[in-house]
Amino acid sequence: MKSAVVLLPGLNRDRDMIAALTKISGKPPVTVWQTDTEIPDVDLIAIPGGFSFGDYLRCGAIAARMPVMRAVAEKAAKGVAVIGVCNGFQILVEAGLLPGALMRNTSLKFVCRQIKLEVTNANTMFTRRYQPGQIIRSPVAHHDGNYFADAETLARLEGEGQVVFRYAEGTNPNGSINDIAGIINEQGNVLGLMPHPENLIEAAHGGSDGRALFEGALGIAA
Ligand SMILES: NC(=O)CC[C@H](N)C(=O)O
Repeated sequence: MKSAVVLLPGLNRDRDMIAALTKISGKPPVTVWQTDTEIPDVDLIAIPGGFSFGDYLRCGAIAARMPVMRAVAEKAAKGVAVIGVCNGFQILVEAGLLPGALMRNTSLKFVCRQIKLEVTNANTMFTRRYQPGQIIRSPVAHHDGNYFADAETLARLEGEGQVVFRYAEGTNPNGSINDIAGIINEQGNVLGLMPHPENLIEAAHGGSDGRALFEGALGIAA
C-alpha cells in the first residue's frame, strides 16, 4: 500500500507522519513538496500537522494556495484517500476540500494534552477498523482547533454521517461546535481531524489507539 506525505515550510509533524506510515504500511511514503504539481499514484495522501507559513493570515490559508494543493484536489476528485491532521485539517478546510472553519480555541490558549474521541461514524474507509461509538485516546496540540460551521452545513454534516470523530467524556479541548473533532467529505475519501492519531500507534507512544485509522485508510488487515 503506497502513501504520500505533503511537505510545506513550517510543518513540524511530517516526520511523525512518515514514521507512522512507514511502520504501518511497511514502506516509506513518497514525499511531495509544496511546489510539486503532480502526485504519484498512491492509495493515501497525508497532510501532516504543524505551523505552515507560521500560521500567518489564518492557519492553513497560505498552504491551501500552493500548487501541491491543486494536485491534492485533483487526486481527491478521482477518489484517492486524503487525510489532513491538525494543520493538515486546517489546510483542507482553507482549500475548500472540507466545509466549515477552524477558529481560535475558546480558551485562547494553545492546548497540548491527551483527549478522548468517540468514533461517531465507523462506516468510512478510515474508521472501518473501529467499532461504532468506540472511545479511543489521542493527543492534541493546537491553538486553532475550534471547529465551526453554519447551521445548514452542520445539519448536513450531522445528517449525512460526515462527523467522524467527536471529543468524548468532556474532553473537548477547544470549544468545537457539537464536540466535532473530525469530519469527512460527502464522497467519503477526504478526512480532516484536529487530534494526532499518528502519535499513538505503538507501545513506545503509550498506546496504539490511532493505528487502526491508518490501517483502515490503507486497507491493511488489523
Ligand atoms: N499541531 C498542529 O498541527 C498545530 C496546528 C495549528 N498551527 C494550530 O496551532 O492551531
